[in-house]
Amino acid sequence: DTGSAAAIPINEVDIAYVTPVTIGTPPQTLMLDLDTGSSDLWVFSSLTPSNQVRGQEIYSPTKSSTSKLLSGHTWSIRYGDGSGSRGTVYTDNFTIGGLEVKSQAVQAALEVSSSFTQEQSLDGLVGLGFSALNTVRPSSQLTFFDNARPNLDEEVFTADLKYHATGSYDFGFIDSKKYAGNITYTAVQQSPGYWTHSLSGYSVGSGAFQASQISGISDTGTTLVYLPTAIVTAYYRQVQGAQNSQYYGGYVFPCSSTLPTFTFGIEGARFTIPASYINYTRISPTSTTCYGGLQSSSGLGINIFGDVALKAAFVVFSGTNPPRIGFAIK
Ligand SMILES: CC(C)(C)S(=O)(=O)N[C@@H](Cc1ccccc1)C(=O)N[C@@H](Cc1c[nH]c[nH+]1)C(=O)N[C@@H](CC1CCCCC1)C(O)(O)C(F)(F)C(=O)NCCN1CCOCC1
Repeated sequence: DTGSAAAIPINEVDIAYVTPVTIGTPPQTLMLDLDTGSSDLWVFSSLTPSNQVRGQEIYSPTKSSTSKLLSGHTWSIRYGDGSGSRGTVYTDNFTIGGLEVKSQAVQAALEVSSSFTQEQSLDGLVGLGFSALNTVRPSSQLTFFDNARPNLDEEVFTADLKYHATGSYDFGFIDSKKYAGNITYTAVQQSPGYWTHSLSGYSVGSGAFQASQISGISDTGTTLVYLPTAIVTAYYRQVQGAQNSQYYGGYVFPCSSTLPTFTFGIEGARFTIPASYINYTRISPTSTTCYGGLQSSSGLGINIFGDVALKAAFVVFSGTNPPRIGFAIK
């Protein structure tokens, strides 16, 4: 089997991307954020208190003839940005881009944090990290990818995220029309459950490439790129008027500044993030100060290759044994 679905930016600065999925019989369509940084598939539901739902589509298990309560099971998740949700668990038919998994664990929210309530374009998440990170107890559940894998033509899914445009996620095949040249693969360290791998180095603008193994996670659910402070300061040293603002919690600069590109290495291959991707957003609609798409990871304890980096490449998440991740120019 294979599947292919759109990755649609939810706002004009690509803060996140959502993908239409269908759940149950008859199919209920929700827009979910496919997130390689976590492994819970959870949705706004008919069980979510109405004062916590603001415009989101909800999954109603009672309206699905194929839903089954996974009795006695609960879940609770906290994300890096402090947001979180918790609830109960059903199994039901779940489809992304024509690829169906019967009896997928669908985690129905009984409570969501305020930032989820405020994000009306996001009806939930599809975790595509390794199933070891799943929070369902007493027995953890498999991700959509792990459930689909035995039926996939190829044990892969790919991410083709785009800058200010709709991209795609494919399951079970690698679409050669979506990239140029070769795919460069590198080893993935799957514990504790992220797609963890190393960059072979970086360069700023036209500067020399600095070879250095930088370990981090390729995370479609994180908007920006978070790298070691030394690299980030070297980058913003090239930006007139840049400063690391305590107030804004990161590097800001005059929106009129010229930004250099940022290049990262995967093994021997090189991928360049255009300056426009790193000029992430104005700090407020009328401000002339802008917030950078490249920020320091010092507060996180982990380096994150988020959407700002991933949208500069065609990315193959390979569930082979051992797992690996591939990058290609597009
Ligand atoms: C606007 C912004 C300043 C760039 S933002 O940082 O707020 N953007 C958010 C994403 C977002 C989208 C839409 C609306 C609001 C927020 C962002 O990038 N959040 C990251 C930031 C981060 C990571 N680390 C430190 N900070 C995050 O939590 N991403 C998680 C998914 C998000 C959660 C909020 C809703 C959108 C999806 C994540 O899953 O990618 C994760 F990997 F960062 C994460 O937290 N994974 C949870 C891992 N646990 C480990 C223990 O077992 C359970 C799973």
